[in-house]
Parts: sequence; structure tokens; C-alpha cells
Amino acid sequence: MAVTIVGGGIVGLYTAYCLTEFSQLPGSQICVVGKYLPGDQSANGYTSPWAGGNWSCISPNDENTLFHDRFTYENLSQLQRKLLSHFKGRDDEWLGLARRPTREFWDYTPNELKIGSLSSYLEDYQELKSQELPDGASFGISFKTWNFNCPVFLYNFAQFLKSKGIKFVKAELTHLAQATSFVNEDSTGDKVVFNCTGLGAHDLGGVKDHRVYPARGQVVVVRAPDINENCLRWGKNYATYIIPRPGPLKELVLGGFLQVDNWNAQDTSLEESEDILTRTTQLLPKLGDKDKLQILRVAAGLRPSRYGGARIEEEAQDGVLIVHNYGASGYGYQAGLGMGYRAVKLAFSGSKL
Ligand SMILES: Cc1cc2nc3c(=O)[nH]c(=O)nc-3n(C[C@H](O)[C@H](O)[C@H](O)COP(=O)(O)OP(=O)(O)OC[C@H]3O[C@@H](n4cnc5c(N)ncnc54)[C@H](O)[C@@H]3O)c2cc1C
Repeated sequence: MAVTIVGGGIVGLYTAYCLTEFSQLPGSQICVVGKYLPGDQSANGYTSPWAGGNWSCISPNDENTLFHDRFTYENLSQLQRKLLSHFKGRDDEWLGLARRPTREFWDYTPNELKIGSLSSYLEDYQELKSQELPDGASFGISFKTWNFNCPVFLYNFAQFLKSKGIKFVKAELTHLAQATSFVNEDSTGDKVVFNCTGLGAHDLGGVKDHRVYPARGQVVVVRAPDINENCLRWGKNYATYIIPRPGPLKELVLGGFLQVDNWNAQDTSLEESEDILTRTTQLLPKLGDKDKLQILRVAAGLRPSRYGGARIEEEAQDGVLIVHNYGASGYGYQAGLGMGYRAVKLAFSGSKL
């Protein structure tokens, strides 16, 4: 088997992990190719380093997404254990994948199916009493979540995958058919391509999926050594979130925005930053005076969204099995392991070769 994964974002890496872990495919048969790879940064072409990131209730309520979220939440402990046993002497904070408490509030009554699903598996799940809700909120929960230091975790995850023999190649493709020329030297036999190109799927030849669109987010990153909890609030037209990043720098990511079809991640806006600081300090008063926060940086990123939801689908192109796996929107870290699992299962149960 010669497997090529196009895309070195979190979805590509989770897919590589699922191939080795759940299909027992040797790393020497897998090659990851991407224009950008872990350690790189690009505002427009590489979303994964820009995520907050945590596991939250941001994702939709359809059966597939509920499965992806749950699978990821439940299997991150195993991934964390494997990485920590590889990086001997290091801890979860160094790794960039750690646990923290969280509270989430809604201004409306959330979907029953979703709440039913969440309450069945989230650790320390509790529905909050009305006196524990902020003004104007109508529902709230607390639970133990996962927090990522996204650029750090992405880099460490890639190092782990390389240690399994997986090859990483930096290259830009103009057509998906070019993918099969990037293979691991030791691999032979049937060729399979996983298309994990995120927003790139919009323009890549052989895909050109115009259901893919960006949902721009801006964040303000502050230094807050005393805040170790997540706090999020979902309104009909806004999302406010406070996400601590694991690691020694004690960074807190404050957001945010979900701007549909806005492709501009180069620019950030002072007005948006002010709005984020106002909303987050109101939501979590212990953050203190917004004018006294130590701002480290302001950044913007583009979530790879897709009308109709993530595309996890197989297709045969010139005798090669293609498995599409993109469209993770604002939940690639929290759903991507489940997406990778489904994509890999599809590849190995399919008969399109
Ligand atoms: C502000 C913000 C906050 C977020 N917070 C969270 C959060 O808290 N939790 C969470 O789960 N998610 C969060 N997200 C969403 C998360 O970042 C994305 O869902 C995730 O990064 C998508 O990963 P991906 O691998 O699909 O795409 P990407 O990371 O964009 O990777 C795409 C890969 O494909 C490659 N590629 C594309 N086109 C080509 C081509 N033509 N040739 C070669 N290579 C190509 C790229 O180089 C790259 O390697 C957030 C996003 C933003 C912007």
C-alpha cells in the first residue's frame, strides 16, 4: 500500500495517526505532503496553528458531527499517553495537550439531541443552576475539557508521526492527481490518497469544491498566569470565548468572530479587538480591567467551513482511491480524530480500486 495524505494540518495528522493506530499500517507506507507543514505559519493557507484551541460545543448537531466530537473527546487520552511515552520526561503542558475545566453558556435553549449526547460522555458534566448563569443566558453546563497549544501540539504530533517512519514532504499541488508522485520510498502496491486540504479544497484541481468557504476569526492573546479555566458563551449572532493554552507562557486566547466568506486573514482590526476585550471581561470578570490586560498579540485565521458540513467521501480517480476529508470548520482539533477514523474506515472497507 502507498498512502499519500495531502495536507499537513491537524486533520491530515489525525488521519495519519488513525492509519497507523486503527489500521496498523506501517508508517513507512505513508507520506504527508503539504504546501505548509507543522512549524510553518501562513495566515491564508494554513489554519491549524491559529486555532484557540479547545474542545467545546461550537460544532453542529448532526449525527456525523456528534460522532466525530465524541470519538475525538474519548480517544484523545490514548493519543496523549502515546505521545508522552514517546517524549519521555515531558509532561502534558510541554506537549501542548492538557485538561482544564470549562463552562459554556447559551443565550437560547440548545439542541436537545446535542445536550443528550454531551451529557452521556463528557467527564464531570453538570447543568448549571440559574443563579450560576450570567445575565441574559438561559442554559449552561460545566465539564472537563481538552485544551491545545495548537502550534506546539501540531509540531510535537508531527515529530511523533515521523518517528513511526511517516515521511513529510513540502510541496504545493495544482491538481490532486499529482499526489501519487509523493510516496514513502518503502511503499509499493495500491495507491490511496487522502485529501485533507482544508480551505485548499476550494481551488485545488480535481476537487474545486465551491461549497468550501472561510469563516474568519480574530483573537486577542493575553498573558494571564492566574486563569486556568475555559469560559464560552454562544449567542444567536456572536460567540465569545476564553481559552487557556497549555504551556509555560500562560497564554489566554480571547475571541471571537465567525465571519462567513471573509477571506482576509492578513489584517486585524482594533475595533474587533476592543469588542473581544469588552465581551470577554464581562463574561469572566476575574480577567480584570480590560485596559490592564497584557496583550501579547492579535491574530486572525480562516476556519475551513463547508456548506453541507465536512466532506468525508470516497471517489475513484484514474484507478486511484481518493478519500476526501476536509471541511472541519471551527472544530478540527475537537472533531478531527473522529473524521480521520471515518475516512480511514471508508478507505479500507471500500472497493473502488
Ligand atoms: C481563530 C480560530 C480559532 C479556532 N479555534 C478552534 C478550537 O478551539 N478548537 C478546534 O477544534 N478548532 C478550532 N479552530 C478550527 C481549526 O483550526 C480548523 O478546523 C483546523 O485547523 C482545520 O485543519 P485542516 O487540517 O483541515 O486545515 P489546515 O490546517 O488549513 O491544513 C490544510 C493543509 O493542506 C495543505 N494544502 C492545501 N492546499 C494545498 C495544495 N494545493 N497543495 C499542497 N498542500 C495544500 C496546507 O498547506 C495545509 O498543510 C479555530 C480556527 C480559527 C481560525
